Amino acid sequence: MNATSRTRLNQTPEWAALGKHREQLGSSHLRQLFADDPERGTGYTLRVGDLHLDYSKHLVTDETLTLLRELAAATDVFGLRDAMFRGDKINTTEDRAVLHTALRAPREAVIEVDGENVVPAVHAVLDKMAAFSDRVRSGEWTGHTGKPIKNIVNIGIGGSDLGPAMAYEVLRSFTDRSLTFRFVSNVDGADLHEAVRDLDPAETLFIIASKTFTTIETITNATSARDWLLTGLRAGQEAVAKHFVALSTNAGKVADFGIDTDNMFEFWDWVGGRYSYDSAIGLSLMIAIGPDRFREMLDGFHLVDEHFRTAPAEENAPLLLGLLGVWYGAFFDAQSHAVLPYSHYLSKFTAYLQQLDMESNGKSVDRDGNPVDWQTGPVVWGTPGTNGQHAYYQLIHQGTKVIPADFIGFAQPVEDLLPGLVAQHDLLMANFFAQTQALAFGKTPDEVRAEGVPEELVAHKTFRGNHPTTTILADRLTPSVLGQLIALYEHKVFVQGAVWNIDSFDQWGVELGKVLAKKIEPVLTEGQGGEQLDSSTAALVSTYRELRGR
Ligand SMILES: O=P(O)(O)OC[C@H]1O[C@H](O)[C@H](O)[C@@H](O)[C@@H]1O
Repeated sequence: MNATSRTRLNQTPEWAALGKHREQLGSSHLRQLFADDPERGTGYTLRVGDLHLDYSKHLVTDETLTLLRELAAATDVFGLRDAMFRGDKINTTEDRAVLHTALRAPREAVIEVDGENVVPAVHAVLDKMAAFSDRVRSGEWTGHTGKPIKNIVNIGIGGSDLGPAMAYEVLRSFTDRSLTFRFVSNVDGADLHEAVRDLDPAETLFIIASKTFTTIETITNATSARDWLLTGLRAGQEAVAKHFVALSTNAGKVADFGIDTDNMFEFWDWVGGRYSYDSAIGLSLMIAIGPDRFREMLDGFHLVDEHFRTAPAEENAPLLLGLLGVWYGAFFDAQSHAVLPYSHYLSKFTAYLQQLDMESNGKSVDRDGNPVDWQTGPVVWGTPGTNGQHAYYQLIHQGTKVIPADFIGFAQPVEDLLPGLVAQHDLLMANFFAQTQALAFGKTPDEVRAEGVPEELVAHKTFRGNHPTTTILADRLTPSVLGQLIALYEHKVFVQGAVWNIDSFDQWGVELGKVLAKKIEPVLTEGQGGEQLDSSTAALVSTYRELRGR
């Protein structure tokens, strides 16, 4: 379906039918929906690979799900999906294919962009990464002074940082614990300072990760890292080759920086930054977990790609999760979406999803540039659930907002957990199950009274319930399961962008601030050009200069 020929989303009969259905649903309570259907808890579940997905605690009925699927059909979600997998240039504002799925395609697959099969190049880079990772892991790759590498510092930002940094944390129990990994992203010098202050430059490898190799934060940090290294080694430019490698699509800029392009690991413009950590951008992760584990992770991604590509609508997990988000945004005025993992290792998971989701779907014009008058991407937020319970869960339970939430947990603790700590896992998971139960069913005033609570406190101790949650449960956190989870979210985001008719693969909204920062920097340093600033910014800049003694 051509975007231009498309009926505006909120003028489709399917949208109207959902609106009417929402009115009929009124304030129906999950308590009632569960009472009406004793099979609901087992019926509203899906299995994708190793992921057990329970969506029974959502404010939906069979009819809601049917109507949502009809909306997906009317907006041709599967048509756009097929175009993405085929390599069509569905990122129209940048005229690019969107082929992160090719990064985890098997060697024998054929996926063409502009008539060329990209799969052999993907595997050639993976092989080059594997060979390099093995050399670093075995100690064969030595630094300028002949010492083996012990520390790996990834310098990148956005998609060139969040993915590897998140995945390194998630898979920590699979990492080579004799190596130290650090991730530097912020242009605040404190980030690099804290990352390198206790490291020996002779044993340190910098991985400069930047799709464009023009991102000011990354190039600034990379330049400072090079100075730190060369000063520490008392060496000249010749030492760079053994201590710097680049991950990029831009060989010219890599060479300009002084990195040998033999030490560059390539990827392509059809990989979006926030969809890139399974490309060369994952090199630090591959060094940490080893090439075999990295491949297991790619297989996990691929498993869910295949599920999304082939599963019928009724069983298609990314479709379902995407549509549930559309439902709450449009018809419950939900503004945000919480992701609450019950695993310490997933501490950076939600931060990663923030870029994936909010940079993809934080748009307010459709594919043709017309303003949308329906909600698009939610604010994604959350931290590991047990900590959240003692902080912001109060608002989810008793506040005034509708906050759909994903709960992610694992049946087994990680394998290398100290034996004395294994018993804590049941307590962790008891909380995991208790919270979705409390959120769904709450506690009625009568239940509170029955506990002998004085009348004046009953309202305060009542839990309205009816808060929608998805539970995702897997046996254990493995590289494959991580790949499955990320692909699930990638495709969920895709589904929502398709329904909302927005380009989920551009990010024009990040540009303005970059341009203005470039103009403001000389005002801060030289004091010139301040008169062109608005009065608020001019006054702030002048106060800053005063405080800096300028
Ligand atoms: O990888 P790079 O080219 O350095 O880009 C790093 C990041 O910065 C940009 O501003 C984009 O908003 C992100 O999508 C991107 O991941």
